[in-house]
Amino acid sequence: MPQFTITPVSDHLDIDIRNKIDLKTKPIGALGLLEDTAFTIARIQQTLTPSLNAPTIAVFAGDHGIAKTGLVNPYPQEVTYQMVMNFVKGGAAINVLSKQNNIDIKIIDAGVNYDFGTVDKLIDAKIAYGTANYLEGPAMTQAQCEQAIAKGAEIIQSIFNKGSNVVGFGEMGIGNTSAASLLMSVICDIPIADCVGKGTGANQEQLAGKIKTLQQVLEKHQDLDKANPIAILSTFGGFEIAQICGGMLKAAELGMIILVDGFICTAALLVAQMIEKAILDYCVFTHQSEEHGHQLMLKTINAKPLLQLGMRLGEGTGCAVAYPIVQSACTFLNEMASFEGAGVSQQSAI
Ligand SMILES: O=C(O)c1ccc[n+]([C@@H]2O[C@H](COP(=O)([O-])O)[C@@H](O)[C@H]2O)c1
Ligand SMILES: Cc1cc2nc[nH]c2cc1C
Repeated sequence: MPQFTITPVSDHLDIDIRNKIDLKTKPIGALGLLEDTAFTIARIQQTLTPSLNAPTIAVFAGDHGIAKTGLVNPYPQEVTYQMVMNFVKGGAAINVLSKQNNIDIKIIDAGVNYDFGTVDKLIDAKIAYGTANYLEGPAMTQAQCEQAIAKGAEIIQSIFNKGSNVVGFGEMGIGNTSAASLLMSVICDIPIADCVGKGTGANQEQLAGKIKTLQQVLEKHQDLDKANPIAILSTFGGFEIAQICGGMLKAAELGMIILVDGFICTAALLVAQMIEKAILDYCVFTHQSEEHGHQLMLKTINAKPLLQLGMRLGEGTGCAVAYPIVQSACTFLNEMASFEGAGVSQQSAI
């Protein structure tokens, strides 16, 4: 298992950062979540003058054995590879929204059930042609899981080496809301029915079937060691989820700002924080997905998302859309005048 050394962010500068925010020419707290975000970023970088360099979103794609059964997913499995081709051609939501905000994107084949051959702009990190069906056995072997964690870490290391200090995570994988729901249910000890949502668009009848199928999956794996994150991830995960988990752990080890997207990426983080709790210090939660379980999932890790736009697409689109807000947080902290500097009177006692 790759090892990660994640230093909890020091509280050394907390008072100075808070003072700097509070002494800006505004009523205390008036910039709301921008203030919390500025605080988080300054803490991560251990400076009063943080900066955002070479923002990058890494989109990991993988297929899920369960998706071949059609029991949990409205769209067929081949949409995963078709969307990967769309990503590399630049036509997907994540392409246009990243481009709008000058964010670089990397597309990674973590384990898609398709032979891409050599495709320009596609990073080959394939562990296998999709996971196994967890109705029958674990989704992947422990060795595959560890290999995926290591691969994800390697990819983020190379993004860091190119000068990035802020990385968003996105995913694509038909069936992966089921994997994320299972991870959530087991890690947060929440009944599966409260963790399952409509994914790409299940109707009421399909949703009931999805819950029933995932209940059967949990029964099949009831002897699973629920204190072992690798066992949990191997049983229910996807290769894209495992690579995101490894990538997030590496990003925190490197002191990068982690932009967390929707339901599936937050599920990867649930696993990562079981491995190294301090990873949460490095996270900015970009949005609350419309996917049913995401609100509760965020609550279990005390996360306050920046946006709630009713989005439920994945791909890292929440990160791309929220990035200008992260920039605003950084900008006000660096550029706004203080009361003293601007000659503005501070609050007086009433
Ligand atoms: O990120 C989210 O919150 C999110 C919520 C619902 C669906 N998705 C995307 O939809 C796909 C999985 O949906 P499903 O129904 O096939 O499990 C996968 O490609 C995800 O990127 C993503
Ligand atoms: C078309 C389509 C695009 C997606 N992007 C992320 N998940 C997706 C699922 C579907 C079905």
